[in-house]
Order: sequence, then structure tokens, then C-alpha cells
Amino acid sequence: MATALINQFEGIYIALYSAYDENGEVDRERARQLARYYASTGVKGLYVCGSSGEGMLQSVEERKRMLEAVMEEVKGELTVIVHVGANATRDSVELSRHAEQWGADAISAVPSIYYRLSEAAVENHWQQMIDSTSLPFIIYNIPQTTGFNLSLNLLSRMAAQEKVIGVKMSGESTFDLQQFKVAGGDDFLVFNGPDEQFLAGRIMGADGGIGGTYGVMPELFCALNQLFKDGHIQEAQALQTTINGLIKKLLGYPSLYGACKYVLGLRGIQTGQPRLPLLPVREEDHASLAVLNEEIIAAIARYGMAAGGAEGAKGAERAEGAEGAEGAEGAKGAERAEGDGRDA
Ligand SMILES: CC(=O)N[C@@H]([C@@H](O)[C@H](O)[C@H](O)CO)[C@@H](O)CC(=O)C(=O)O
Repeated sequence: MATALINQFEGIYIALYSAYDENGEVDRERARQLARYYASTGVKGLYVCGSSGEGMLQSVEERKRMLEAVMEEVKGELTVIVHVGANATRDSVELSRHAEQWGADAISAVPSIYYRLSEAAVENHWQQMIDSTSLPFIIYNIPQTTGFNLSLNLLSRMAAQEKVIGVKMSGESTFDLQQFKVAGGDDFLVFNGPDEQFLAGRIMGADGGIGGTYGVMPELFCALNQLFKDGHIQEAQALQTTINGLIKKLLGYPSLYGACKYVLGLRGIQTGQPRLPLLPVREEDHASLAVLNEEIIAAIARYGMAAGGAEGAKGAERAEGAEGAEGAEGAKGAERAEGDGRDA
């Protein structure tokens, strides 16, 4: 039963950006288009309204609209995990029930933020969500933004419940990740959070990853995951290095989400600007982001996902630095894809 759960949920999940119109309102059509975009990339699923999805900046109704659009588009095709974490427990419970009604596969939540809560308060907050549906629950541990450090004790208590199937580890310590995997047991899912450490997380016991930058390079993370699964660690390390070069550039902009959303826009997938206080992308960054988009597309082409996961990735490592024909094709593809698809 639990092994079946590991098989059902392990893999690569896009921490989905939310889709807004030009006035910053949740845009159902755009959300559907965004979800559709990922359906053919090889990812396992989507993580909706999490950090990258700005769930904490949205009203309960907006979060419901985002999820509904996603479910309308990819229900049954992709595994959908919904972040239902909110400051007020009652909002989280409402979102949990809504997620179940719409057929989501699992719910997940950070602790309530702002108040310095005791462990007992956070445990109760999560428990209310767990008890409100029959859905599996995945703890979202991201201490650097919530200020709450999930203890091994609380994790172990929670993991003892059948409905608590895993934890998303967005802290930077792979030691913590490993300790949580050991405490939860082989049947307990652990998702890597920091995209820059995906391979490290996998080596230390993660069953997959949930990440925001996956959104602009899902194929690369799928290839990386496959390399790890096939035991090609050297090739995997080379690909993680390539990925990190791209992530480093994305992190160099004042707004990571703005940069990623703009890159998606260049591919014809419009999601609007991030919501304030997250900064919008600056006009002066448009040109360098267009170049970065081409680099990403060229890397995807080099890693030959169309030619098939690990095989393509191995070939890409051999071609690295040699300016292979695939790379040039990828860059041309990027030019073709550019069109007029930019955010206003
Ligand atoms: C702290 C943080 O936001 N971490 C991100 C990463 O995807 C992160 O953006 C990436 O590693 C770049 O640093 C994810 O762990 C968050 C996430 O999955 C989410 O959006 O819910």
C-alpha cells in the first residue's frame, strides 16, 4: 500500500506559477494554458498555489479559481498536489475540502505564518486540514520563509498517521532531508525543495522534487531525475551543473518569479507579472532574458529529451563544450518560439 503510494507520487513536480491577466487578476484561460504546457514535458505533476504559485498572496477564492482551472485542464493526466496552507486554519480547511471536491491527488501546507506558534499550534493547524478530507497530506517545510523549524519529533508523530504521506523539504540542509527520510521510513515520501540541490537531495534519499525553476526547464529536471535513477551519477552531476548555471542567472534578476514568468511569455505562455510585493520584471531585463531563454532551450535540445531521457543526456555530456548541432538547433528553435509572446 505505502510502496504503491511512493510509486504514485514520486517524480518531478512543477511548483506552478499562478496565471494572471494584465490587471493582475487570476486568469482561468491562462492557467489552463500553463497547465497544458507542462502535460507533455514528462513531469509527474503540478504543485499548485505554493510559494512560486503565490498562494500566500491570494484570497481563498482566487486560489480556488487557480486550482479549478488546472483540474479542468489536466485532471487524470498529471498528479496535482494543492498547497492549502493559509494563515487562518479555517481558510486552509476550506481550501482542503475544495481540493478534494475538485479531485486533487493530495494536499500540502506550510505552517501558519506571522505569529510565533508553538509546535502544538502548528500540529493542530495541520491536523485540522488532515481531518477535513480523505486526501493524502504532504507537510511543506520551508523554515527560511516561515521561521518554523520542523523538528524530527513532530515529523515522526505526523508521519505515523496513514494520511501523512510525505514532506517537501525546501530548507537547504540535505542532512535534515536524510534524517526526515529515515524517521518517516522507506514508505514516506520526501521531495527535494532547492532546485540547485536536486541531485544532492536525491542522493540523500529524496523521492523526487518540487521546484519553481522547473517551470522554465522541466525537461532538464526530468532528464536529471532519469540519470539519477539509471545510476549515471557523473552525467547527472554535469547536468546539475548546467542547470545551476541557468538558475544562477535567473536568481540574478530582482524578481525570480518575474524572470521565469517573462521567459514563459517568450514561449507564448502568458502568466502576467508576479503579484506585489514581489517585483515585476523590469523592461531593461527583457533583452538579457530573451538570451537566457535561448540558452535554456538550447540546453533542453542538447539534453535531447525528444530523443529520450538518459540516453539523450549522456550524448549531451559528450557533446558539451563542442557546440553540437543539437545546440544550434535548440537556439534556432528558441528564435522560432519567441514570436510576440511577451508580457505587456
Ligand atoms: C525557497 C524557495 O522558494 N524554494 C523554491 C525553489 O524552487 C527555488 O525557487 C529555487 O531553488 C531557486 O532558488 C521551492 O522549494 C519552492 C516551491 O517548491 C514552491 O514554490 O512551493
